[in-house]
Amino acid sequence: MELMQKLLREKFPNRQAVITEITNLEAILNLPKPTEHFVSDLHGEFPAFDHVLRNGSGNIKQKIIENFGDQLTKDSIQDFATLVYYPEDMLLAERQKRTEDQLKQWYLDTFARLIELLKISATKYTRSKVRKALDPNFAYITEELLYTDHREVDKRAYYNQIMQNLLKLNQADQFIIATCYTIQHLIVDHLHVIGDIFDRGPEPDQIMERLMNYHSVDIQWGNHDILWLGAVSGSALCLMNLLRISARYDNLGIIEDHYGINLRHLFFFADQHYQALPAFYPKTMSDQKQLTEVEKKMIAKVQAAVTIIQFKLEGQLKQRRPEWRLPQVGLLGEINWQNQTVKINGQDYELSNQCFATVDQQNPFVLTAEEKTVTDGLLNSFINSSKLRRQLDFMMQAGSMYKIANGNLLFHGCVPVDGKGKFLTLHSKNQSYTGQALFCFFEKQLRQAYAHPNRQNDPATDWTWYLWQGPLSPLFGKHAMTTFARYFVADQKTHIERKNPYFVLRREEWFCRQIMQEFGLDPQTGHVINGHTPVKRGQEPIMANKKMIVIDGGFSKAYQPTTGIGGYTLLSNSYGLQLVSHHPFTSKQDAIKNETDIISTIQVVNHEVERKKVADTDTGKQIKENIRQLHQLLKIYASKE
Ligand SMILES: O=P(O)(O)OC[C@H]1O[C@](O)(COP(=O)(O)O)[C@@H](O)[C@@H]1O
Ligand SMILES: [Mn+2]
Repeated sequence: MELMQKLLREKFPNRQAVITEITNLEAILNLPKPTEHFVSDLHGEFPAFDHVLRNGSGNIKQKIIENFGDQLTKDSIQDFATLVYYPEDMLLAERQKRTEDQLKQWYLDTFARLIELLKISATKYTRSKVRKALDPNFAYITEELLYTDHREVDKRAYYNQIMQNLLKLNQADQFIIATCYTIQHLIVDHLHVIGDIFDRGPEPDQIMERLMNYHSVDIQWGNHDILWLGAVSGSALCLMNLLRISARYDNLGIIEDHYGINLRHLFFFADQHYQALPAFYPKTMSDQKQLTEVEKKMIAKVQAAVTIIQFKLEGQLKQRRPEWRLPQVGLLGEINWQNQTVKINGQDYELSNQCFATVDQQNPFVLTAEEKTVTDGLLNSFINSSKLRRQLDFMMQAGSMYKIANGNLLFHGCVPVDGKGKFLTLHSKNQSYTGQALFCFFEKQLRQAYAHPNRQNDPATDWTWYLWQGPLSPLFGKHAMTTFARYFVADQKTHIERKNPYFVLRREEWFCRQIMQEFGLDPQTGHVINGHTPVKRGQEPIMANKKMIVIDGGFSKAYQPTTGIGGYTLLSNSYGLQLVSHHPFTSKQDAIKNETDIISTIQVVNHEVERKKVADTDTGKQIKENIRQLHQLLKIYASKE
């Protein structure tokens, strides 16, 4: 407190300065609550994610319709919206469509409209916040345009004059581009990413770069993100899972080309020791580049090689942590080599695949010397990849296991519970953890593991892997991961992964209220917002009398056949919550050429009786606290007068 007062005194050295600041802050409290945007399960699908960011999940179009709906045709609205999303590409296209004179007219009209839209987007913010969103090259003239009050007639002439000048100076395009990006920026104040940026899709690194350059973002880690965080924290087991999934979805290129990690030794090792079994062929999406048979075979060998290393390391972990009682882990040790069967839950099943050439039947969990060299080398490269480290540092800094934001509770998966909804307990070192404490326990472990990549088989690093597939992991939420059985046993019974009862109970209001209470939220006004489970065709994303919203964005192409749509995102503005459903995204070219928004419907989840203000938000609380302290300072100044 003392320090705070001292800092305040330095910043506001006299009575007048304090009064000005209080007035300013009071004004901010009365502004409408800025818009929050929620997305989830991006799974490496950069262009689709980028598209949703550019159109603010339909928010830009909505603003255009509200404000220009009676002046513009449907086509012109769409043209204008697409210009705001993709200004560079649309400018090129517009230029080609017109004669010189028509083009000049187009620039003048567009310019006036853009300034109007910018004004509308900026109304919720203070001048200083708007200034920060402006391109410095055009900040002065934009502020002039935004805040100078002209009569209608004068305004047109004034705009025209500025535009003529920009055209003459060859700056018109740059100005339009800058203004479109400022509108994109202002239309959403803050972004929440509810996990799973990595795996399955081809460009997680691009997503990370986009997030790192985004003006305001937080991330709730997903189980797939954990594999990458775990790998750079020194978990060979996370690394092998990550490589296995990358091979399975034909994404090894990310590791080599985008993160500069050499996989030559792994390929060489796999080629020497493995056959290409169909179970390990990569799953490719129809729009991915087609692989040749030779390429598929090579990737299948790599997937098999890392899968076996994964199962050996799982066996070692099971021996290291017997108290974790991990179901379906360590099954390499349950193989009856003579009968060619494996024991799962006390029952023997025939092995349907064979690729155990590197497994020593007496010591099935021991890595061969070559496997060890490959594993150590790769782990070292992951730990030392500077690009990966930079991106994951950001993920650690902006990320957490859960987040409470403006009265809502955000986390990726679940709170593990029993069938009656009682929180399950995890025991570690004579301590027990349930509910919120369980989330904090895991967050602490991950932060510790991440800070010490050279400690590799320590509890913190093992707990990090546990987050990927442990039965009490809030990010996983199933009784077991049946990967071994899925590769090696034909009987589908063994493939079943039972979901935690949470996923059924979350449809009930009392249960969601209990969760919010556990995390200290007001269940009357709050919501729980989850990702992780794709909302399948016919399922409702809004549950429990609107207390629970599941927004797996459906970005992952692998899941689109089961969801039937592109997925859901969420907007929270001063009027309430809106759930936006998306059509599957095809490509940026398609979005520009056919001017598709991919928004199918916008559904109101709740409508605030009274429009929410900044005063009602987390920022508002902070501001009120600042005002309180400034009043104290005022008293001190008054007492000295
Ligand atoms: O479809 P695939 O590639 O076999 O993946 C299935 C595996 O992925 C998981 O569903 C985990 O990934 P998600 O969290 O994305 O669902 C496992 O539970 C399951 O064993
Ligand atoms: Mn997930």
